[in-house]
Parts: sequence; C-alpha cells; structure tokens
Amino acid sequence: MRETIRSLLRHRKAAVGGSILLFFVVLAIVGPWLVMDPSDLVGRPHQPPSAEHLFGTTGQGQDVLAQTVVGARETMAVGFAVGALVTLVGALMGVTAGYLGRRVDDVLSLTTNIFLVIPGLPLAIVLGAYLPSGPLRMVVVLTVAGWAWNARVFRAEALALRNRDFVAAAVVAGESRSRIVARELLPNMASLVGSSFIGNTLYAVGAEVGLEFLGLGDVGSVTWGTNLYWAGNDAALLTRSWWIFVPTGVCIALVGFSLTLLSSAIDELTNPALRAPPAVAPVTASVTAAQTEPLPPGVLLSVRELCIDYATERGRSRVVDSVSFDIAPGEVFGLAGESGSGKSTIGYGLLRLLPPAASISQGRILLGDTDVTALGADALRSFRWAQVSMVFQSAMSALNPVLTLGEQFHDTLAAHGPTTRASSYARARELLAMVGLEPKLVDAWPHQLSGGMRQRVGIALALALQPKLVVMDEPTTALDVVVQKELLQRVLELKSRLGFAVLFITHDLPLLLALADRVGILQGGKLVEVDTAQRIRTEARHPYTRLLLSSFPHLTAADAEGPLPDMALAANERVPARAALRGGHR
Ligand SMILES: Nc1ncnc2c1ncn2[C@@H]1O[C@H](COP(=O)(O)OP(=O)(O)OP(=O)(O)O)[C@@H](O)[C@H]1O
Repeated sequence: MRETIRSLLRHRKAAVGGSILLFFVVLAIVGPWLVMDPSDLVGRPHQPPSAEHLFGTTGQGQDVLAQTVVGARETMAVGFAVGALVTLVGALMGVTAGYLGRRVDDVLSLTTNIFLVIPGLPLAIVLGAYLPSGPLRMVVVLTVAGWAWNARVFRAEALALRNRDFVAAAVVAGESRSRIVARELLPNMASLVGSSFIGNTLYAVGAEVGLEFLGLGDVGSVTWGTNLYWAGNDAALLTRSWWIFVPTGVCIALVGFSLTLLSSAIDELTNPALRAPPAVAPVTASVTAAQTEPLPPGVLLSVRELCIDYATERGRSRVVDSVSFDIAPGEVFGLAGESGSGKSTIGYGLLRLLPPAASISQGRILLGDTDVTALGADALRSFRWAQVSMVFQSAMSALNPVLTLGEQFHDTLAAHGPTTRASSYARARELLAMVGLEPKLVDAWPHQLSGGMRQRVGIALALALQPKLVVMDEPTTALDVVVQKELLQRVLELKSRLGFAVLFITHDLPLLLALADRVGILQGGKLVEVDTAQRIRTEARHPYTRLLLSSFPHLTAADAEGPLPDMALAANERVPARAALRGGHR
C-alpha cells in the first residue's frame, strides 16, 4: 500500500491530478468558513470583479467568490459519495453474477440490462420528483441511474478471473463462495476498482451539475450546478456578466481534468506497458564498410551489425548487439538461445515491428535490393507480409476471434491489392488445403479449431502473399510433439515446393538442429556462433553452444552421433511418430 502511494506520488500525471483534486477537497472542507454567507445580498447585482468582491456579484447581488467556494462542498461530497456507491453496487452485482453464474447470473444480468436500457436522464427526473429534496436525493438518483454499466464491466472481469488457477485452488481449499468473492476476486480487481471509482466520480460530478443546471436539484442549496442554474435564470449570458458563471465553470473543468489525469495515472501504474517509453539520448550510429557493402550474390537477407536498444528508466539497454548473419533463398536459418537472449527482438526487428520502447540504433537489414532499415511508413506497409511474413508463437491470439478464417484471409489479401471477397475466399481454400486443412474451414471461427489447426492457419496466412522469407517465432512451442512434428514436416514440404526461406526462432536447440540448414547461437544479444546444423551438432566451438547442447540429456557428447528426430515423417503417420519420439528430446 505504502509502495503504491509512493509510486503515485512519483508519477507526474498522478501528482498533478492529485494536487488539483486535493486543492478542491481542502477548499470544500475549510473554504466555507473563510468566506461570507453565499446567500447574503451584499452588493448591487451584476457587478464585475472588484477589490470588494474579487469575483464580482451575482444577478441578485450575492458574492460570486463565496458561492463558488461554498458550492464546492456539496458538489464534491455528492460526487465522491456517488462514485463510491456506484462502484460498490456495480462491483458486488457484477462479481456475484460473473462468479456464481447460472441462475444468479441470469437474474442479476437481467436486472442490469433493464437498468441499462432505461435512459438515465428521464429515470433521474422521475426519481427526483418522488424523493424528498436534499443532497441525499441526488446521491440516490445518480446511483440508481449509474450502477448498471459498472456491473457489466465487473461481471466481465469476474468471468475472466473465475477460471484462473488461484480461484480453483481456493475452491479446492474449501473456501466459501462469499470469501472467494471478497478475498480472491475483488482484491485482484483493485486497479479496476480504483479507476472505476475515479471514473464514476467524474460521471457523478458531471451528471449532478447537469441536473441542477436544468433545475432538477434543490435550487435553494448552493452547489456548482445551482450556481449555473441561477446564472442562467439571472440572464448572466444576456447581460455579458461572464464573472458569474466562469469561476464555477473553471472549477468543474479543473476537477474533471484532475480526475481524468488520476484515472490515466492508475491505468499506467497498474499496466506499465501503457507508459510512454522514457526519453533517452540518441545514439550516433557508426556506419561501417560492412554495412554499406552491396548484397553478395546468392544471399536473400543480410543482417549486418544490427544493434537494438530498449529505452528504460536507467537509459538505453542493448538487447541485440552487433548481430550479423545471412540467409540464402530457400534456406532454413535457425536462431537459438536461452530465454531473453534477444531472438524474438531480432525477428520483430526484421519486420520493423519493434515496440515503441525499442529501436534499431545501428546496423542494416538488406532484403534483396531493399534496405529494410531505411523504409518509410508506406513502403514498410507494402513490404511487410508481401516480402517477409511472420508466424507468431500464440496461434490463438494471432487470429482474430470475432472473424471467420475466410474474412481474415480476405483482410490480409485486400491490404495488399484490389481483390474481391469471392477471389479471397477461393485463395483461402487453396491455402488451407496447402497446409493440410479442409477448405471448408474457410467459414470456421478460430475457437472451433485445435491449437495445431490454428497454427496451420497461421502458416497459411503467412504464405498468402508468397513472401521470400517467413519468420517463425516459436511457432510450435504450445503444441505437443506429434502435432509439432507434423506441422514442421508440412513447413519443410511447402518450403521445397514454394522456395521461401525461413528464419526459425526457438529455444529448442535439438529441434532446430533437426530442422535448420544453418543455426546461429545467441547469448545475451550477441551471436556467438553460426554454422551448419551438422557442425553445430558434432563440432560446436563456442563453450556456450556446447553448454546449450549438453543441457539436453539426449544430446550429450555420447549421444551426439545418434539419430536426430525424424523430420521426414509423413504427416499422416501419427502412430509411428510416437514410437520415433520415444528417445526424443521432450
Ligand atoms: N520493454 C522492454 N524494456 C526493456 N527491456 C526489454 C523490454 N522488452 C524486452 N526486453 C528485454 O529484451 C531482451 C530480449 O527479449 P526477447 O523477447 O527478444 O528474448 P527471447 O530470446 O525471444 O526470449 P524468449 O525465448 O523467452 O521469448 C530480454 O532481456 C528482455 O528483458
């Protein structure tokens, strides 16, 4: 808790938003004792700011400064009360519905949906007409009109959390349902609770001021909403008495601004990936002779002295350090190395798909005549997928869950040239058949496919525009060994037929040695050894490569001469595949 408060204080948006809000909270608490009675008629009406009345007088001769300061108290109190109540009711209803499911969910969701379809303003007007006037009426009206959206958000979060292992562990441990909701689910939604409270307070202040401005509040009380109501009634606009409504308007805007800053700060603090990358000093890139040499014949891709840095709070962090390698047309080049060695960063770098915090600080990437490192935004868009495509690690998140496969093929094809839906679907069927899937799956949704089938779709999509190079970033990590083998066999077959080259990224060195023509070993962002798969297997020179090889039990020195996993296995030979893998590496 103390750490959270400390990081909030260090965060610039949180500090600015929090300071403004704190100012208004203090003003609301102590301000009314420091100014005159806002209802007293203290001067002539419509008097502009003067030494006597710093903010001028209202259309009835009251002090505008006193009205603005006193108005803060009820406005802020109602705002915070509604913010807290809407969050509490929404969280309880939503989490209970989402966690308990079935009948309870049916009843609570129906209630929520009914409240969602009733328009908020008429509901507030009707409720306001029946309840006794006063600040409590406003709190009840705004809570009743506002809780339902919140319940929806919390229900969705509870649905996502209830299948997590720690909830299952609590069930197995015998915790009661109410305890699971209170101790397991709600604390895991702390950031959602925080940002909902801020957002709901913002809603409450806006709605309260709006209702009171329309005369639907208690016009006898002094709030920012009634200040604006009386400003309108006393013809402040017609008489150009701007000082009557501007101070209240500025206060509302500042409170809204501070709440927005706080909400955004909570998002950034609870999800660091949303933060803008820290500014770091630019690097003066040195251009060496090797980088400027033209591409030698017989080379498709040439990566030369590539350096990739991440901007961090502590300055630049180099994760890819002077990496150079070539890939020939039709070659399978493997990149292996332990987790965090920079494999994926290189793969994403080739497509210039690095996250905002990362940048290529030195080096060149040449594909044929194209200097990839120098491509502008438009050229890059047409280069990607048409020249170099990618098969991602997570097949489920790489496919859009709300589009059928056919639509996803159509989107990819349409992004690179004019096409009709009919011809995209025909090509999609052809590509699906090519990767060993039924063409009729063109109308299927991603969730209807198994992991292996999804990854085949990923490969089919990657081949849609017949690229020269396909980057495969751990495409089989989530698959069992039999499916993995079938898939890789299919890739090799397609590669021989279509002639594309592959950059295959994995931490699984034995797999790579069976699959790749040449292999590069990465250690801490540096390429420590590049050689043919055969020589890496039998005559590895670098100690780190030897260490990697010895980490896999079946590839110790004694086994090194033994048979490799059989990559020539036919796709339909599932049963022999298991036998062949008995001495396998996984
Ligand atoms: N936003 C970031 N800021 C700073 N460093 C980062 C950031 N993202 C990644 N890194 C660092 O970049 C390095 C390389 O990461 P990368 O994902 O390329 O490794 P990898 O070899 O592909 O690992 P894995 O096999 O686990 O996916 C890691 O040390 C990681 O800590």
